[in-house]
Amino acid sequence: MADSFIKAEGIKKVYKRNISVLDNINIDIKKNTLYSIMGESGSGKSTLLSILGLLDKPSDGDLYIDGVNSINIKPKEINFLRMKKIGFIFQSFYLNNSLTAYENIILPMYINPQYTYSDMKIKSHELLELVGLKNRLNHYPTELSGGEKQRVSIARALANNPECILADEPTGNLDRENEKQVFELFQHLSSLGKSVVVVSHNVDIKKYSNVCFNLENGNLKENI
Ligand SMILES: Nc1ncnc2c1ncn2[C@@H]1O[C@H](COP(=O)(O)OP(=O)(O)OP(=O)(O)O)[C@@H](O)[C@H]1O
Repeated sequence: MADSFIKAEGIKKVYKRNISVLDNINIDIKKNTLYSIMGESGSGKSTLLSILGLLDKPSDGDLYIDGVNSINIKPKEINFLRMKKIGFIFQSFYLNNSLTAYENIILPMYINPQYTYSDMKIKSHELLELVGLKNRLNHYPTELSGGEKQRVSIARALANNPECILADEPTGNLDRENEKQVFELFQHLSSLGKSVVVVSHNVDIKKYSNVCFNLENGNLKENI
């Protein structure tokens, strides 16, 4: 059995004006595993991913990251935990257009005290190779295709060697061929030991996932 990395117990989220989005989320996210979360628009998928990734707090429940209950720890420690252990990927890439692919990837490494400059350079090159973009390192985002931009953002998410990757609708702006490449890359990352959680409207993600969930009425239901 793979190790647990994120464990959510009884997570609820109620937004202002009494909008209840998550009712009772229980999920055990293990290493070496690719999870998909599907569900209707507005069902709370992004809200759940933000909570699992420590970008937002639940209204109730416990959230353990690598055995640490994140609910009562200080904001500074939350930021450190997130930086060290979690990588995010979004539909709109959020690359810095004034930096090259290589510079976008090296940027998050500057806040990691474990890396020397030489480590950062080596790591950035390795990550560009992993995502198949060694020949694009000096290209700016405006000089890359949508699929290439998303692969740069995946490499950037891996910059600090996180144990978990959370991707919110990562192929929403991509064509089918690029979609396939991105899903295959996620599968490869999970085979390297990462926990990968993908929120998607695209049913094709099921083929690549080890565990598939639907978010309905604030609860996760596993598709078997
Ligand atoms: N900051 C907020 N304040 C109040 N309500 C919010 C807030 N953020 C999201 N919501 C509401 O929570 C619900 C869930 O939103 P969320 O973005 O998590 O859904 P989703 O499943 O990711 O949707 P989509 O598939 O359309 O991206 C929506 O009804 C939304 O209006």
